[in-house]
Amino acid sequence: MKQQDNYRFQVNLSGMINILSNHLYSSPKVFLRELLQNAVDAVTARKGMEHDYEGRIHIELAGTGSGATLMMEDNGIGLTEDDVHQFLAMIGQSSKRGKDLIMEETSFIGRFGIGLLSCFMVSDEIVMLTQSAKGGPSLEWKGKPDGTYSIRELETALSPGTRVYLRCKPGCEVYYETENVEKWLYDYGALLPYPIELRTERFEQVVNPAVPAWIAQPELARGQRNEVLRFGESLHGERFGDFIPLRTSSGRTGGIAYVLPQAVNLHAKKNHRVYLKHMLVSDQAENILPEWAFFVKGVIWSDELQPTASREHFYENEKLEEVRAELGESIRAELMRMAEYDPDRLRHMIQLHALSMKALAVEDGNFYRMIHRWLPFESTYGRRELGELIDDNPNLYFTATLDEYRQITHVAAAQSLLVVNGGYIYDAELMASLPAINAKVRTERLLPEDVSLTFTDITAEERMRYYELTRMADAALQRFRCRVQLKRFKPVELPALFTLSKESSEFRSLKAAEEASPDVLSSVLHSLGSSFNPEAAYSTLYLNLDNPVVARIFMPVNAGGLVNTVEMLYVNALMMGHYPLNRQEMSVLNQGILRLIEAGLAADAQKGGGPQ
Ligand SMILES: Nc1ncnc2c1ncn2[C@@H]1O[C@H](COP(=O)(O)OP(=O)(O)OP(=O)(O)O)[C@@H](O)[C@H]1O
Repeated sequence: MKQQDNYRFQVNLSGMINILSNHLYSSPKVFLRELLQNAVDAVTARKGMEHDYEGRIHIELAGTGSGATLMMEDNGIGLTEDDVHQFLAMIGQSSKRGKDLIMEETSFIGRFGIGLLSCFMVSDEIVMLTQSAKGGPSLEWKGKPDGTYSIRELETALSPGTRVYLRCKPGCEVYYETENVEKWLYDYGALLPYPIELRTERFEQVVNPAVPAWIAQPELARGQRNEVLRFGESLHGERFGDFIPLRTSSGRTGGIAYVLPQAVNLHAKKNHRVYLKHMLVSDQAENILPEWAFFVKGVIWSDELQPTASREHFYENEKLEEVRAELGESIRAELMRMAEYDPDRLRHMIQLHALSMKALAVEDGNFYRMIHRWLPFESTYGRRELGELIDDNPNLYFTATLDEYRQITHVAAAQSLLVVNGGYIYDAELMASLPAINAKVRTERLLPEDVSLTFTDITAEERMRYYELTRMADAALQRFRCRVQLKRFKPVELPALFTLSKESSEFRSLKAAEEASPDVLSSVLHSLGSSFNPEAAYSTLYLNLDNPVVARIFMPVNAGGLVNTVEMLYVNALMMGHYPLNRQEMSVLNQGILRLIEAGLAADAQKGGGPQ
């Protein structure tokens, strides 16, 4: 080829239609949304021409199973012959935007020029009868998924508007069933300001009730509590006990945030229902409210956000960011208002959704200051509200991890030392920043070593006396990488306390993973384990000489049983600290229990008893 040749891309129309109709949308049921949306846009367009005109949308279902048909009719703007060629026959062409400006704002919902194709998911033909409100003949357009279409003039003139006819494609019967169509029409159109009539062979009714005034003006919702809660239940399918009105300063986005009746996980899927220009865009919108607001389920409307082509999400753009921040501010402001005027309601909400409230408190010092006294924390005094803990002692100790808390908790509780568990998400951060929002409080992070230091050392004379036995106990725990130290501490009922440095904690986790892994991975983990500093990877078992059992095993006459008993104390201390036992430790526990059973049986037999 010598000279440069220019060619034009060829488009395989049936392939394109297949991709658009079958792979863009999450479910074929969206054909109903696309039809409804076109009808709404047609009504909006006609309203722009004739102000005293009333929009109307009518759906008819006939036949059953594979013989079912659906017809959607609107009395909107309709299409002229030119419109049909330009907008129906050209994929990607839409009458609802300027030349190419897909992101441009208009009063219409449609913009991409592909929505109608979704009907091919449920029908092998789209038939449209239309009469333009601008005049001209009434037309019939028939489109097929192979990319062909026909157009003809009708003999009888129709009144302005459009009818779309679909016939059930084999396998799509479910999309023509009355109950489903009725439910989806309600889902998509519950906030539409004009009636959607549904006629079947059995009934004719309006699917969407009149939209209550407090939807458009959410601040009025406070006075209509029961109605608002019932509305939330009919849309979300669950019962709520409380709600917060939402509105941005422009008034172009608003709605109701329903407070979930049960506590939710931080990572639970967010299912906000978002309506764009009165039509449902998504019932699973994730990004419309701030991350911390996971304790509510929203019913949110907007006329300013940009939907993606599948219409199931919004573009993550500056506008969405701004809207999200302002809706978050609505929730925050309502919570602040409650703190002042309705503290019992807020307290109830905090008890149910502490995690959400803590997430917001971490972000917002003022909010934290307002609500901190009601936030619950786990402590060595039990699960308490922060206010109670502060009243008890304004100098609060806290741990930064769960492991540290576990190591400290027995000793601290025994010494009546108040320690807050900072191991759960947000807690350590909140404890550290508490003095900044409440000047009366001082907080300090506590390490396991700090608590261990409150132990009483044994005397030099005792150290000499127990030197040999301590060495034996220490040797017995070598294989567990644990050192033994003899101390005196409270409570005397506690025979032993296990503590773990950061390194030994990591080493234990690595060993546990190694035990549970298949061979190849296990050898990798093993070599990783050998890179640990052997000194630092040791844990410590403190034995309490004030405890009667420990005092007895450290009597020279009992030296024979010392190794077994120390091993058992070690395993017992691990269990008290909620550490999972590895295979070796489990076997120590089993053998110890068997020895106890044997000893019990032997003692019975000696008493002259035993089975007859
Ligand atoms: N009921 C209707 N009344 C009048 N015109 C309609 C109707 N339905 C479709 N049209 C015309 O057909 C065009 C294509 O419709 P289609 O649903 O494919 O795309 P769209 O609504 O423009 O954009 P989107 O893909 O974002 O929905 C529309 O732009 C409109 O001009």
